[in-house]
Amino acid sequence: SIAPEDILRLTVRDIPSPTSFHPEFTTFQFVPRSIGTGDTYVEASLSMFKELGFIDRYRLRRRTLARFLLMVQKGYRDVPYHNWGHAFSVGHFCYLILRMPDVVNALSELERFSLLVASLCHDIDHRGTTNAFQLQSKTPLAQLYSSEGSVLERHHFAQTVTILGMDECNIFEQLTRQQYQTVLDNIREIILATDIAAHLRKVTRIKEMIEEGFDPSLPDHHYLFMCLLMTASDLSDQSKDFKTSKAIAENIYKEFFSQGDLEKQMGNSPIEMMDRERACVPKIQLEFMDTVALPVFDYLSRILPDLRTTYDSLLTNRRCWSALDSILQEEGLPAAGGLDYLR
Ligand SMILES: Cc1nc2ccc(C(=O)NCC(C)C)cc2n2c(-c3cc(OC(C)(C)C)ccc3Cl)nnc12
Ligand SMILES: [Mg+2]
Ligand SMILES: [Zn+2]
Repeated sequence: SIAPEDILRLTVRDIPSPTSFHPEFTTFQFVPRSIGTGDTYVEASLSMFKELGFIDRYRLRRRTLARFLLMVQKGYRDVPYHNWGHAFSVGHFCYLILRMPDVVNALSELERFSLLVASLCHDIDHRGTTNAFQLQSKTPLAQLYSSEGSVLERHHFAQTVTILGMDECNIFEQLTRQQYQTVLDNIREIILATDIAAHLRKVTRIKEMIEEGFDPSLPDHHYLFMCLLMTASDLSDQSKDFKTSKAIAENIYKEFFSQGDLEKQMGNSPIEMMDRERACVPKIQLEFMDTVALPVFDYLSRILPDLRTTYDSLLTNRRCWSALDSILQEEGLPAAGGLDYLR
């Protein structure tokens, strides 16, 4: 349960405006984790719902929204990357996109509402290990969801539904039955879209949508556009200054290398990316940016030209990783050996 004083603190005081957390809060280069700790992220999330007009439009009770957000925060584990700080930074980027006039015109209010909720919930109860690890190790989650695939993402969605079913946490309680069904369908599709394998299978259709030109009258374009917004938000740390992007990447490798250590203890040999003895972080980053991250922000900025600056930031970061890769090679530093040489 949630401490009553937490609820009181969140609902009695007026919800502050987004820029009260930081004057730069509404810019794309802002680093959302910098506003403080997990509790501040809850308050800032309240403020994002308010500023996007969802509290008024959907008559959200502040107490219910506060309880929901506190349960979402509690739903995340204390792992190096896939924690509440990641969820909040993804939610923040999604919020910045949702307030863009082009997006307000392209998507329905219910789709925008679904996106903000899904972005904050999309990794709930993540264990810091991959879908492949769930399947290989036959974890309880794999027992539950292996036949459908996207094991972790189905669990993130299941956890979201569970929180909505908790006492006074159902922020959708006053929606019509039809709206409720639509929001939950949207949230499930959006969270499932954050499975990297599912994303890679969708890229061809996203490219076709770009070539045809986004057509708001096509339901499939709405679906692909929501998935693209979500994956870009999930990758948004890589669109910040290099110091931030590198520090966040290091947290991802802390999870990857811990998984590799675990696999070795279990008698399995980890893939190179997860093996602290073999992985060359700059090279993995260059490949990930070229095959996954840069294309996502390229497609996004073709639909939303104002986001071209975020694509440029990724390009700058790619150059930094490339420079780092060359320096490490010249100095003959261990091509493997975890992250310490990145200091
Ligand atoms: C900085 C950064 N480096 C990464 C390096 C490698 C990989 C990885 O999984 N490689 C496996 C092969 C098959 C590609 C992911 C990385 N990654 C992610 C990420 C994105 C995800 O899914 C979406 C958002 C749908 C793409 C899901 C999970 C994660 Cl951790 N976020 N930031 C990063
Ligand atoms: Mg995920
Ligand atoms: Zn994520």
